[in-house]
Amino acid sequence: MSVDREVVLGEISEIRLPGGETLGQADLVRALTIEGGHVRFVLEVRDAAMARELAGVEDEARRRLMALPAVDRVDIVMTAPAPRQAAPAGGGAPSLKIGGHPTAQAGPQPIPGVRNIIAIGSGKGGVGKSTVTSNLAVALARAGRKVGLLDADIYGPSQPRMMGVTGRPASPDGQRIEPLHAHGVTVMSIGLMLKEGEAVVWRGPMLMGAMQQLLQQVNWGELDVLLIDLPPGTGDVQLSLCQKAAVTGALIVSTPQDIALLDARRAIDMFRKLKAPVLGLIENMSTYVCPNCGHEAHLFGHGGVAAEAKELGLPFLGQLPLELDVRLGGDSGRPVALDDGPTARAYAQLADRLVKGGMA
Ligand SMILES: Nc1ncnc2c1ncn2[C@@H]1O[C@H](COP(=O)(O)OP(=O)(O)OP(=O)(O)O)[C@@H](O)[C@H]1O
Repeated sequence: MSVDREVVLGEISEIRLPGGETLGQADLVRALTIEGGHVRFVLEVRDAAMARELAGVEDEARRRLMALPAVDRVDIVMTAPAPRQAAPAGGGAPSLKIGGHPTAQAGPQPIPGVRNIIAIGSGKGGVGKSTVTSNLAVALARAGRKVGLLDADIYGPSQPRMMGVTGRPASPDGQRIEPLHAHGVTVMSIGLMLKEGEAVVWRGPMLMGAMQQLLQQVNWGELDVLLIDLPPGTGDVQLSLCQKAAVTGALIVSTPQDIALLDARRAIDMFRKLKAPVLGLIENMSTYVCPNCGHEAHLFGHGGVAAEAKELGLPFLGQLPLELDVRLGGDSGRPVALDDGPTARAYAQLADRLVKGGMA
């Protein structure tokens, strides 16, 4: 049995905001939907500061609704429109309203000129998803492919650092965004479009709007493949991407540890539900080879991801070693896949598999 819309509104409209008004008087509730016991709505606030002030209100609304017998889940999305950036005289920084609400779109769309879109996900943070994305992009570019890299890791965009790009991308006409270029790869990061801390209140519709703009308003040009570095986990960015773009498939990065694998399983499940085929699993931080004595150690276990791939009937695409140079390369903006060591060779093999499989 579904809870009544009026009951939901009645339950929350009397909650007091810090300024003294009630939630009902302030008229902040948007897009209320009720499906069975699942209540969802948007709280549209003025700006990030107001969103922070209303965190208690959000909690109180959730608490009150969860206390209703027919309600078993409450999702509240707090959004605040990002201020429009004024373009400096003579053009320059984009005046796009990154983080605005999405525009209507009929299902996932291809990106003109882009042949394949590959999402790179992980269940857990810190498993090396961004590192794998930047190195794979470079390895594919070295293999002669036209490669784009979109850093959609809104909570910790690291591609500017890892690829060594800085500066705000230009938008001469205020409409299209010109991406940056590094190591033969066309790069765009959500981090290059934000002021520090701006993304903290983004959820739901605003993330959807930001993703739509990054996919459709960036001049990606002709690409064999666009790699998309996702935030860890299973959230709104993944959902937005799969709803907005015709994703070729997803690669899942995991360490061999069980805990990472457990989380990776959740990510795999999510992509399946979003109808994005999982193209394969990659094991990062597999083997550590001591640079002094050549001894191989498996700090995070070994072979777990290959076994998991087998069990799930998914391709296992390769193992990437744990190596100090990988981190140093990531920190200095020069991915190690540009060199010729064992890790670069592992990335070249991974790139080769994707090219031969028609995915890149
Ligand atoms: N194979 C590796 N060898 C050595 N260091 C690595 C390796 N892979 C990743 N790292 C290091 O581990 C840290 C985390 O990597 P990275 O930022 O790529 O992870 P992530 O999964 O994208 O994390 P986040 O959750 O922040 O998105 C970085 O300092 C990176 O340089």
